[in-house]
This record gives sequence, C-alpha cells and structure tokens, in this order.
Amino acid sequence: MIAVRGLTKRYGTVLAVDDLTFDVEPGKVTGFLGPNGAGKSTTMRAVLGLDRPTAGTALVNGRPYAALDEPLREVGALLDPGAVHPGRTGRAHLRIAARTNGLPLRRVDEVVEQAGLGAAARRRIGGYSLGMRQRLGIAAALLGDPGVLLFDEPVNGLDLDGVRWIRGLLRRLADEGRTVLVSSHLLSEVEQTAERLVVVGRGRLVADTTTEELLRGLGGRRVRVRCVRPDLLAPALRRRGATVEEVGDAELQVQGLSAEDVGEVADSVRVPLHHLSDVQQSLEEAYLALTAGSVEFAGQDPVPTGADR
Ligand SMILES: Nc1ncnc2c1ncn2[C@@H]1O[C@H](COP(=O)(O)OP(=O)(O)OP(=O)(O)O)[C@@H](O)[C@H]1O
Repeated sequence: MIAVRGLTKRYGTVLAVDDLTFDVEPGKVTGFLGPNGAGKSTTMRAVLGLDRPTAGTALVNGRPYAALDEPLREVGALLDPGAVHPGRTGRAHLRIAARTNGLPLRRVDEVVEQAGLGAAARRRIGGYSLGMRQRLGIAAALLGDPGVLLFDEPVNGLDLDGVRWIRGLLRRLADEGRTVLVSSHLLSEVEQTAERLVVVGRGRLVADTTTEELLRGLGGRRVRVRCVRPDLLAPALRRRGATVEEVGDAELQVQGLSAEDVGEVADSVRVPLHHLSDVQQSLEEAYLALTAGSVEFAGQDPVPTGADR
C-alpha cells in the first residue's frame, strides 16, 4: 500500500508537486495519469526515497522508504531503464543487484523468466533493444518479490507486443495481491489495464476515481461502427443501454458500450460489420482539457513555462 499525504515538492521556483494526497491499494492496477511535467516522476521518486519532499509524506506500507528494513523486498520500481552498465550482461546486472541487497541468487533465474528476458540475459546490455532494457528494468524491480511496485511510463517506445506483454504483467502482479502504480501521460495506455486512476495536472490532484467513473465523467467511451443494417443494429444497441447516433451513411457512433460489446451485440442480431473502432481522440482531448484546466480552476500562479518539458 502506498499513502501519499499533502506531498509537496519544490525545485527552486518550480512547484513540481503541490499538496498531493492519494492512496494506492493492493490487488489493483492504479494508473497515475497526467501530461508531461505534471509531477508523476517526482511523486514516484518521493515514494522511493530518491527525492526529499518539501512538505508532506509518501509512505510505503505505513513507513517512509528510508525506514524500511529491507526496501527491495517491500517495493520495486522501474524508473529509468537506461541507467545500467552497458558492458555487463543482464544476468550479471541482476546478480550484482541481488548480492548487494542480500537477496537469494535463485531470484535472478526466476525474474529472468518472469520478465521474459530469456537468452538475452546472457548478452551484454549495450546491445539490448529498448524493449529488452525495459524487461531488464522490470526483472530488477521484481528481484525482491515486493508487494508494492511502481512503473514510470513502462510502455514508452515499446512495440505493440511489448505493450501487450506489460499490460498482462501488470494485471498478473495485481491479481497476486500486489499494489501496482503505473504512470502514463496517455489515458489510452492505462484505461484498459488500470481499475483506478489518479490524475494529476501541474502537480495537483485532478481526479482519484475508478477508470469507469472517469471515462463516464469525460463523456464516456465512444465507438464508431459501420454496417449494412444500422436500422437493425441501432435498436439492439439501445436495448443494451447505449446512446446511438447516426453519423453518416450506414455509420453509427455509440456511447456507453465498449467496441467488444458492440461487436457482440452485432453478432447477436446477425449484422455483419464493415468497421468497428474506439474513438480515442475525443476521450484523450477531454482528459487533456481536464488536466490543463486544473490550474486555472484552482487559481494558482502558473508554473513557469520554462519548466515544461
Ligand atoms: N531535479 C529537478 N530540478 C528542477 N526541476 C525539476 C526536477 N525534476 C522535475 N522538475 C520539474 O518538476 C515538474 C514535474 O516533473 P516530473 O518529471 O515529476 O513530471 P512528470 O509528470 O513525471 O512528467 P514526465 O511525463 O515528463 O516525466 C516539471 O516542471 C519538471 O521540469
């Protein structure tokens, strides 16, 4: 469990995190969402004892990181997958980490397996693809078999297979009862994996809610569907509680159901589909408006623009 209370971090004139309070509970994937520069990494660094808060606390299992007896057995993190020695093999890197932290060496084989590093574990890190580096970082995070895990933008730069793999892993870790916090600047990256979302904008809390509620609040998920018989499909979708709008010739925009649900409804009324897709753009835009607006509504002095990255 992670408990953040009144967390504030100031770097000179930049207020990176501003009185942030939220909990991250076990058994769930919690998405930590916000645009670039919103304060996500700073918050994670505070949880991991890498940054000293200006005010407030960030506790892991009720204690600050520095007070944990065996930190790696309690909390693991993927922060910067680049920060490893390129001349070492992945395995050597993990063995050193295990040895210096008093963890059994058998864990190395276990996490190599768990992170899907396979034969790459015996190759030098310098030759790793970004996906392999990411997997190595995840293996290192899992080394102490911790109950609390933080992943900072783990899907950045990964191909579709890598993204799918990480999503599956996060779900499995949460299903095992672990506390999983995963940051992203894109709603679309976490909406399928995270049950809860903590949304930040310019260092402040914007929303702390379930993913379902947030999506509903943003105007809901929309799905575009084109088919031969919209006259049959539209009423069937409405019977399932969806709001359906005709947006073109044989094209419907559906609100309140996922693309999978729409496909199932179409199948149940035997209407072949020619196109079915999520309308991500509008949702992403609504979320950006939400995070951008947080400062205006809060009446804060704007963070200097030079601080944006
Ligand atoms: N060491 C530092 N010194 C000065 N300013 C910093 C430092 N670290 C972060 N900041 C600033 O604090 C703010 C929050 O940064 P942070 O990296 O926590 O945001 P983020 O939400 O993780 O963004 P990103 O997705 O870009 O990593 C930004 O304005 C950033 O420039």
